[in-house]
Amino acid sequence: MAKKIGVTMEVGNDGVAVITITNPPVNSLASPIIAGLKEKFQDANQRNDVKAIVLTGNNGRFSGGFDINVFQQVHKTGDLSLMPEVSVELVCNLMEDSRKPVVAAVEGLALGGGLELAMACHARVAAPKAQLGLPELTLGVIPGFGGTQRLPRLVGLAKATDMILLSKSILSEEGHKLGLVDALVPPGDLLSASRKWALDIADGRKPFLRSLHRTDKIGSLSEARAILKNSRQLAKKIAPNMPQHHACIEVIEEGIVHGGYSGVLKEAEVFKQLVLSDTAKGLVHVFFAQRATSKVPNVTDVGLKPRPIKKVAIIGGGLMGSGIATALLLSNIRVLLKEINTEYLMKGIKSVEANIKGLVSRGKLTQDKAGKALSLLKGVLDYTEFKDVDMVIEAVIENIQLKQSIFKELEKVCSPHCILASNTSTIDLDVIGEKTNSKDRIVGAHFFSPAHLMTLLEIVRSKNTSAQVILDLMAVGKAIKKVPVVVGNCIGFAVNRTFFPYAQAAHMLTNLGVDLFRIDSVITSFGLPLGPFQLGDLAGHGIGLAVGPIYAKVYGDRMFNSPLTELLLKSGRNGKINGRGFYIYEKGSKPKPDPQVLSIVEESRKLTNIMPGGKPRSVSDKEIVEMILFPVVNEACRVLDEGVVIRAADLDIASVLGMSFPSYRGGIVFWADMVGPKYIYERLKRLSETYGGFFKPSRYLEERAMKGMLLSESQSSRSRM
Ligand SMILES: C[C@H](O)CC(=O)SCCNC(=O)CCNC(=O)[C@H](O)C(C)(C)COP(=O)(O)OP(=O)(O)OC[C@H]1O[C@@H](n2cnc3c(N)ncnc32)[C@H](O)[C@@H]1OP(=O)(O)O
Ligand SMILES: NC(=O)c1ccc[n+]([C@@H]2O[C@H](COP(=O)([O-])OP(=O)(O)OC[C@H]3O[C@@H](n4cnc5c(N)ncnc54)[C@H](O)[C@@H]3O)[C@@H](O)[C@H]2O)c1
Repeated sequence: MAKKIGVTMEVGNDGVAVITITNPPVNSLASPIIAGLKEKFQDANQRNDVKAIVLTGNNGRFSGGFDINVFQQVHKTGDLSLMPEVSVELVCNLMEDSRKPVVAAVEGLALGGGLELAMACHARVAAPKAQLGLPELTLGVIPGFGGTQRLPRLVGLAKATDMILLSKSILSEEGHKLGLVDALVPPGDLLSASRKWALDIADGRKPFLRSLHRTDKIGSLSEARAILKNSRQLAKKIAPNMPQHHACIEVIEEGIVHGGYSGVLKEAEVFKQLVLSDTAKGLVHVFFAQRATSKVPNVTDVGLKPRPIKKVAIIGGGLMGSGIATALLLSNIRVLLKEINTEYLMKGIKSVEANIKGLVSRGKLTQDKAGKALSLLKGVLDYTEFKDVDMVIEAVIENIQLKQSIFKELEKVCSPHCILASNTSTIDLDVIGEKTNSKDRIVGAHFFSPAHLMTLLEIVRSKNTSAQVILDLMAVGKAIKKVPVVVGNCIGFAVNRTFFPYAQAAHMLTNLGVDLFRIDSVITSFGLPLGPFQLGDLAGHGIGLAVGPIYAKVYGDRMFNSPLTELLLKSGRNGKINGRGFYIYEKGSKPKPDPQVLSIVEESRKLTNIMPGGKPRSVSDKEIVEMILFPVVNEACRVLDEGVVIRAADLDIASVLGMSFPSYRGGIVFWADMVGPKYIYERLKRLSETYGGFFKPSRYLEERAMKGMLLSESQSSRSRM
């Protein structure tokens, strides 16, 4: 059934016209809504029986802002004329400059263009807990309906720049204290209070305030310049590779120096330039890609309902088990934590406590909530209490026989409906469940470390996992504030498999004579938070060495055998875990490159002997990025080809949330499509002619390059799900 969308106007006997936006689920400002608003405001302004106007949104939500689908259409077509004229025509002329007072009745949320419409009204009445903010910068643009000008005039410049640059929303309670909200009333009184406020303005009992004309909260020019100087420093720190933060500050400054209307005009001009930027393309893609992950064919579209998961048992209280337990407890799920002996159990419980205390000390959790979460944790040493758990998550060491025996045991001790999940990072789920008759309820719940902070949850589905079990785990994932991405079963699953060439390529480059610290610095300038060597230190080189053979067994034709990890471990450098890897780690200070590691690198270079003519290879920064990330793209192509992910966008989200690939580049596949499959293919082909199979272009990449297709277009039918 098509959803009912539109703008309605009802004029009451009191002479108040109530204009209501209806566009479920968030009342986004799609083109027909904007056209409807223009028509109704024109009508209300002209009608003699209308004294005042109230603007509101249907179904408890004011508006989630401009329709982001339009950005996507503009990106696809390059046609800017798809963007309706709103800022001057509707917001300034028809609303703010209307001779009849307009009051916004805000409930639920007023975000982006939604808040901008509310700020153009002459007063705002809100229900409690309404979310107010201008998150446009997260989409690569700036507020475009006058928000850069009106928010500073309503809440002050320092607070406004903070809210806009950090895309931080506030609740209506705070908005009330700041002056953004004029009155806070219970939801049931919202419309009557707003009508009354509008009539009070019309009859001169309350002031007729036009936000854009206000100057009382801006301060002097020198004060404003000092705030904007700080904002520029903040922008440099938080968004070094993005244009919208600096552009937004310029636009705000224009309004401060030359007046609000001049600021509105500049805002519209800059907004249009930014809509077409690569950053906006990447971020808008990520917005929709993240939401698409909750649509899983044959799971979320077949009428199944998730079963309630109230009690979960975790086996293994090490690094991952304690992190997963923390995440569950914080969402009010009871946890049984099982370990092998009292010493390890106490260690596991202490880790959970430390995770929770860490959140309290960083102000992310109240003491009360911390106490409540910890009261839901129980440590055990056997399976006696497993009979009534809804789900088990196994997180013991990476050992096939151990995991197989645990799952065999679980089948006996748990109820037949209990979900049996494993947090394995490399072992085939079919192998883990081999000795059981419960293959339909065995599933991978691959969390990323630290599990209570990283948002990605790879849900690994074997050929036998039932749709109900996938749906249940997706629901748990969402309940504990993760982004679940359903992937197929293969060594490394989607993220680790796609990125296994990342460290390998870095090792190859180093063995070719390129300075390893330069490689890390080039990759961080590209936008990843850690370069491959620092990431290796963080994960631990012991793990690197242990998983190497597992990957070699299946992907051996495209591995670069570097002796560097082994040499590093031999010299007692395990990584961050023991304070020494490629970098030195000291408490309270940033990791420092360790020059002593260079002699180990020399030893490795002698063993591999791949430097052309024995001399270090000279490479540009661009070549470093390409030699490290193009092999990753190549593996992403194989992941797409084998149907390990449902859609290419899932791999984008997985790379952004699991590997911190820069979201403003849209994820690994989106970025590759922007660079161009043909270019990547040709570069890899040339590299493989010089350096061999590691760079050999995959069949999928070659096919798409030859046909001029994007990598994200039509996937293979060889689905693993
Ligand atoms: C000119 C202006 O200055 C420019 C702008 O206004 S740009 C837009 C600014 N607004 C935003 O960035 C808000 C974006 N939306 C959100 O943050 C969240 O969706 C929300 C907080 C509003 C609601 O969250 P939640 O209840 O969890 O629902 P969520 O799953 O995110 O969204 C529900 C649906 O609404 C869609 N939606 C949300 N906001 C939308 C928007 N502004 N435009 C189009 N669709 C939107 C989502 O895509 C999703 O669609 P789907 O069901 O088909 O996947
Ligand atoms: N470390 C990571 O970054 C990471 C990321 C994702 C997934 N994983 C996977 O998570 C799993 C656990 O990894 P980890 O890093 O937490 O390991 P870890 O060594 O820190 O913890 C494993 C814990 O399991 C306990 N254990 C072993 N046998 C047990 C049994 N029979 N019953 C109860 N407890 C038992 C051990 O005492 C130990 O405390 C592995 O499968 C690993 O591949 C690890």
